[in-house]
Amino acid sequence: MTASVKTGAISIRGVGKRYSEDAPWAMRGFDLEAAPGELVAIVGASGCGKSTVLRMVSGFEGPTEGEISLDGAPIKAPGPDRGFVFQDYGLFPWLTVAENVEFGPKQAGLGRAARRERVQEYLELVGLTRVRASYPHQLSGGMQQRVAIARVLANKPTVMLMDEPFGALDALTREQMQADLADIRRRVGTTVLFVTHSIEEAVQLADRVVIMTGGMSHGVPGHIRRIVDIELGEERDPTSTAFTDLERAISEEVHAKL
Ligand SMILES: Nc1ncnc2c1ncn2[C@@H]1O[C@H](COP(=O)(O)OP(=O)(O)OP(=O)(O)O)[C@@H](O)[C@H]1O
Repeated sequence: MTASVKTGAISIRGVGKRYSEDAPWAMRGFDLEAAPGELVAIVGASGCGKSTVLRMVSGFEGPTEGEISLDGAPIKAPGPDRGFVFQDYGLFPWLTVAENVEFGPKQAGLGRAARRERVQEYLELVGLTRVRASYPHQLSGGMQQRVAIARVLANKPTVMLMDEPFGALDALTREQMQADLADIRRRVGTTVLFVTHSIEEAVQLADRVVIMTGGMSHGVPGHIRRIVDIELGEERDPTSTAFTDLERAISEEVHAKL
């Protein structure tokens, strides 16, 4: 496993979504180019269309207008090159940890020996080899989310889509998961689109933060207000002035009037 992956370039151009013909635009005019290996966080008030963007990149929803492509190929449907991590983990409760991680590679037709190796590799990556025979309900929330991440990465996706993945975890576990995700990302090199309600989390993890605003309840489609570069290096100290300044600036944009 190396960080030499050069695929995973996401291009979102002029994208808008309305959920039905007579519904107002949920979001519109969304433009974003994410480079291979980049982590882009999306923040913004409830209903501005953050999850809609992720679902369209996943292929579960199609855009009403505009184009989304991955490494130059238009996205038309879900595929194993894009993995989705949800807030509620989404594990199969009737399968063990190892079987959950093995699920995707098995679906893809990988042979038994290669599957075993793949499972070992990704359980090691998330530090869970010792609970491989446990069932999800026997694990803490943080551990379940690690399994979910391993399950997604075992398909070797070029893009990981994470929708408020640490939102259900307590503060300490959440901090640990953020550190682990930063580490995993350095080792795997997957492009990540990460939706969060926590501005601190966005500044902690992202290369760039997309600030969205608007939404149907505001009478205007959700849209990008600003994209902020986070140039804080790898080791980020949330108590540093540079960190808190960025956090404050983003928070002001999120809460500013339309
Ligand atoms: N399947 C759907 N059918 C109809 N409308 C939908 C559907 N999914 C989302 N919407 C609407 O689209 C708008 C954007 O929703 P979305 O979930 O993308 O926002 P969000 O920014 O992720 O919100 P939150 O932070 O609360 O999760 C909302 O007004 C929502 O009601």
